[in-house]
Amino acid sequence: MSLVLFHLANAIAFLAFLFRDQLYLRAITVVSMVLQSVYYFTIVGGPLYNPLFWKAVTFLLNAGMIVLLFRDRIGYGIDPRTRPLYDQLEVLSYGQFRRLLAAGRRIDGPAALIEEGKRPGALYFVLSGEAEVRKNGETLAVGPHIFLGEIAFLTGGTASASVRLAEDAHCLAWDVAALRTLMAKERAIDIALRGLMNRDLAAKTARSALGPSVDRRKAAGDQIAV
Ligand SMILES: Nc1ncnc2c1ncn2[C@@H]1O[C@@H]2COP(=O)(O)O[C@H]2[C@H]1O
Repeated sequence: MSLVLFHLANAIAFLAFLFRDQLYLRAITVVSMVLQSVYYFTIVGGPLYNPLFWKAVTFLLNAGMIVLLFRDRIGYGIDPRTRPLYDQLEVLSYGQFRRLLAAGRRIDGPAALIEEGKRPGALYFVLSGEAEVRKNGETLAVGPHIFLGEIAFLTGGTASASVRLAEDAHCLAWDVAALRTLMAKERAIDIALRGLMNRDLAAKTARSALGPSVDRRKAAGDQIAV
């Protein structure tokens, strides 16, 4: 009977390695450690304290990691105001997200954020309320939960519009140089931010109006590139 327990517990530990999901891998390892502990505790001539010690250490380590993984997945402890950014970034752990927040600062509206034609000093994410994007004499209300200044951030160029944070609106701001340093140091933050900026840009492009139609440009005598 004890030999069956020994093989069963080790087979379960072996099975754990088949899972890519850390949560499953660690949960199954915990089960295996419990069964292996029972085996070394009840073995004839036992308990065998040396293997029991290492089973207990492995159990505790994995149980602790399960708690951390769970906290990451449910986003426990995250300020509800920054929660939309955490949810949209998707792949960042709680710790990575906290480091990203620590690199930024909060700005309360009304505030002028970006000036068209100039290189923005910061990248912004609207947490609540709206921002006014002004371009070609037209004003567009945008937000919340979008980036501002991401075009200049990605291209390294100048701002395509002027942006003002509306009254009672709030945003996060990251100094461009500091954020680039953080992204170079933390690959996960780099990937998560770039992914979200691309999604944001795609949504803005899909919503934006088209320019003059081909027929109107032809009528105006414009050259149409083919
Ligand atoms: N049509 C638009 N819709 C939403 N946001 C815009 C639009 N045009 C410009 N912006 C924002 O205004 C910002 C101005 O600086 P950027 O060009 O870096 O990035 C721009 C976008 O974040």
